Amino acid sequence: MDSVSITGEPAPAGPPAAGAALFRLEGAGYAVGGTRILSPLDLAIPAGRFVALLGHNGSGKSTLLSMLARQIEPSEGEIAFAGEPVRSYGTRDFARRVGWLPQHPPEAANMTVAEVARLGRYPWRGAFARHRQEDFRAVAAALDQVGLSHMVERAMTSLSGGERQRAWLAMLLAQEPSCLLLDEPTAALDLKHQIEVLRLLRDLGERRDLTIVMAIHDVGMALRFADHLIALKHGRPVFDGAPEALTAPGILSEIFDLPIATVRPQESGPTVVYPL
Ligand SMILES: Nc1ncnc2c1ncn2[C@@H]1O[C@H](COP(=O)(O)OP(=O)(O)OP(=O)(O)O)[C@@H](O)[C@H]1O
Repeated sequence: MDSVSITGEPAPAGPPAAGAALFRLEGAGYAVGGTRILSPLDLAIPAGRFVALLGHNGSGKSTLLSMLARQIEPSEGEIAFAGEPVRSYGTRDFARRVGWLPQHPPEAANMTVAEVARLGRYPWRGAFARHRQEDFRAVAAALDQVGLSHMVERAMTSLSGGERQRAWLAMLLAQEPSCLLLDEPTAALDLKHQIEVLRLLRDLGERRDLTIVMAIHDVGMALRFADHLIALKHGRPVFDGAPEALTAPGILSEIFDLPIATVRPQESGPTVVYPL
């Protein structure tokens, strides 16, 4: 007999082995109102990796993430998650596996930091069920990990942009999915918090075997923290590979239409990326 999840839907196969495709796009593209935004893509997102999505403004990063998160449907082609079409998953089942943080999360007026973090437990508990001990534990751990434990009762509207972004990250961590789709999660953060959040994501990824796909503009940070990079240009993939390969002469210049050089001041230190 086929296994059935507690939502009553057929339970899809378990997560693929590290490095195998977690998401697989086959000719998946997106167009709206006659405007082509993503060309039909054949792309694999490797399981268990920290993937940075690079590209200039308007290259299609958010559109790709939205398709992976099932916020929009591809206009053509297929997307599979763990070997099954993404649309075959029930809403709660998918949310337990995949967490999505959009570029501009809602304002969450009238909500406190703790209430936002607790939203992450809905896929597990439903919106109205009483929270169990594991829910409180997951929410408290998430708030601690993003450094907001001291302001749990603060209204979201009273927070700075970076604090708000970290509250939404706490929601996602409390959700405990096996894959995080993050659209510029460090955009509003100061340098210290950028490093802290990226370290946290990398450590969580390693400890919990998470797959993380993150759109990011800072190429230096992507090279430092991600272990797989995908770059888009005008809605097409122009790079898909390891960080070392991205620094080969000419590649970054081609992606960003700008002469760019990289240098590594210390052998084991981060790579510095600079326009010429
Ligand atoms: N609904 C829509 N209607 C028309 N154009 C759209 C729509 N959604 C996205 N676009 C266009 O598609 C292109 C890709 O947008 P997308 O937000 O995916 O880019 P991005 O790489 O995430 O950009 P950024 O780095 O600026 O966030 C942009 O030119 C955008 O204006």
